[in-house]
Amino acid sequence: MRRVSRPPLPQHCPSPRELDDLELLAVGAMAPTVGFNEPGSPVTIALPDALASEVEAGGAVELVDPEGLPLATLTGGPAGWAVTPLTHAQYGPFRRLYLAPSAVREQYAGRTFVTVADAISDEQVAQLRDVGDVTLLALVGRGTPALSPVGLLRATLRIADLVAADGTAVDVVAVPLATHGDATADAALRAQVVANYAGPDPVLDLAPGGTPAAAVADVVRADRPEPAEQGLVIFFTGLSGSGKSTLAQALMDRLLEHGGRTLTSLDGDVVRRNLSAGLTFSKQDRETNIRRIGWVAAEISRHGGVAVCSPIAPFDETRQQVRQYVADAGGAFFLVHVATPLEECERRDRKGLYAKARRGEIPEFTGISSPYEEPQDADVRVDTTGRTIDDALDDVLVALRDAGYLDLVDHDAPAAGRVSPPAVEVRGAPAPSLETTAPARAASTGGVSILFVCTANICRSPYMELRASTVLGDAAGPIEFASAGTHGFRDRGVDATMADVLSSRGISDERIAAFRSRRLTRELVEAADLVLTAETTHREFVLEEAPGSFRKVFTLGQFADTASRLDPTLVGAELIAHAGHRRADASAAHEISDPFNRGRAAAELCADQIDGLLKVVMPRLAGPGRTTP
Ligand SMILES: Nc1ncnc2c1ncn2[C@@H]1O[C@H](COP(=O)(O)OS(=O)(=O)O)[C@@H](OP(=O)(O)O)[C@H]1O
Ligand SMILES: Nc1ncnc2c1ncn2[C@@H]1O[C@H](COP(=O)(O)OP(=O)(O)O)[C@@H](O)[C@H]1O
Repeated sequence: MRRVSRPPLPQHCPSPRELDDLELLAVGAMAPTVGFNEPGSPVTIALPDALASEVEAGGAVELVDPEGLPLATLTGGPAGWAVTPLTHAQYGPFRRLYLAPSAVREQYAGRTFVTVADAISDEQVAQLRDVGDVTLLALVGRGTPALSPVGLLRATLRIADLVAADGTAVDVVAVPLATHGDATADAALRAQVVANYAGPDPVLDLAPGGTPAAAVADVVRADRPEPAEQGLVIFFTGLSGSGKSTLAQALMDRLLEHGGRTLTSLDGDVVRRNLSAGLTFSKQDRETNIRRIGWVAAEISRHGGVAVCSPIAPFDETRQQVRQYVADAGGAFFLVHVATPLEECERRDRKGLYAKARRGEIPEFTGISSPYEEPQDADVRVDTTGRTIDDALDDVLVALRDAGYLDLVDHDAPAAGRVSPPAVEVRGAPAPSLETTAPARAASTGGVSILFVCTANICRSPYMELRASTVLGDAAGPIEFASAGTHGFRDRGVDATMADVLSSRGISDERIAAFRSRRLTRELVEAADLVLTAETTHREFVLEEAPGSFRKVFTLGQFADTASRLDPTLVGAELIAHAGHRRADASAAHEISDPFNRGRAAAELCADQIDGLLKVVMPRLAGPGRTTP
């Protein structure tokens, strides 16, 4: 008799944050929360549409770690998605410290429990010495600790040794408690998780920290290297013949002359002869090629090295992936857009490739028969047309220095090469005011109402709402702006860090103070002419609430992309109507990720990203009405 084998369950690898949540759910550390997506809980998981429907329809999905090891099955139910653990992660640094709450309660009964999310200071050490037997719960989940998870554990173990030296029992437990973008909900979750570990025993909060204790200074320093010691990926992108290899080579020479750093060159042509040998120039193979370069470069940065990459890298989404690889490896990513125009590259035609491409002898040639997506996130933009190599290189060196990474600027060089103002835009220099770029709004244009959406409506969407109205100044006229959150609490003010950023960008303190968060409702979606979300997941959420509204719901980046592809004379309501039928893909590059709890720099970056997109979108929404060409 033939055995009927059950088809394997569909698999899904959760995001790092979701994996942290899964680990806590699996050991009962979040009780009474026991599954994902329980009503009102910040502990959510986003599945691709097909898998989500599978779960909703009573099926199951297998959650796997990045290596493909099945961790748990996920099944649907009325009160959230239940998690059935299959196995626990077995390796990773300090795995032995990741204990289940039940084991902790048993092993450390009678102790005082103290949570730690940053390097402990000398004052806090003194406080710990007065407590008696203590168990330190190191909160190492995504977004929570001020150090890397390993750095926090290493530092906390050092402190445990220090305090334990005089006879007290001090132990460390790793708790992968992540943040979810809503301070209030996260505080409640934290209390819940800590209570599960502590059981009936007392929980003590340390006094706010100061400078890390001398005993952990080296751990902290290694964990947060000075920019001059941090791994660095310098990534040149641009058309063939734009000057990427030439500038990258000149930069390598400078770095070699300067000394002190380990260097690796990942030139486009060279990589294609070895690491990527055999790949074609199809979109898919180019993406593979760039991801390989990015992966290697990220590893180099992990070890504090400098990688200089110079492929064409025509797709924004792939460049963003590389940026993410590098960030995950703890490196810095510096993007140089070699923005020499096509005409000049074609005029140079150093390898005779453009002529061949024009004759149709090379298919899918970048700039001719295959697209090049201009980066909007370059740290420096250099057009090499009519300039010497040294002069063009100087722009890169100045930008690298100003960003705090490397000072290779030749201070003795004669100023001759620098008489003309460099054709360069440096990110971090004061952004051109949004207000000045908007065309005057014609009084005849009908007003539209725009709803911005993010998760908790305290960070990104309030920024969009408050900032959008200033983009056009008085010209905003009848455009109405509102915002809401898919999750999170009602009636909160703007997140403090984002409020500072808003204030520094000219939004009045009264307007910021007047803002109150609210939950997204179907009515809000229906009342809006256009709904712009921070991320794709928000767009999906809105569509679940109001499926009929799909033609007017975009991520902000997707709408900017769509608008710039449509006839520039289409504006206002007409633009929205056309965009609904001709939407661009929501590319990963356009996701505006959550800066919540990630500090000022992350909030500024997020604000820059939003400003860049609003600058594209708002003038088009306000536009002077359809002008006949
Ligand atoms: N179809 C097509 N399109 C673009 N370029 C082509 C193509 N076929 C061959 N070449 C040569 O390959 C070099 C680009 O390779 P890259 O690896 O940098 O390209 S990509 O990033 O994967 O898109 C590029 O080198 P550079 O001139 O140094 O950029 C070209 O010489
Ligand atoms: N200011 C400049 N910077 C870089 N390259 C320049 C400059 N002016 C002229 N060139 C020439 O442009 C060509 C650029 O080729 P290359 O560096 O191989 O480009 P890519 O790697 O982008 O294909 C070279 O022949 C180089 O000498």
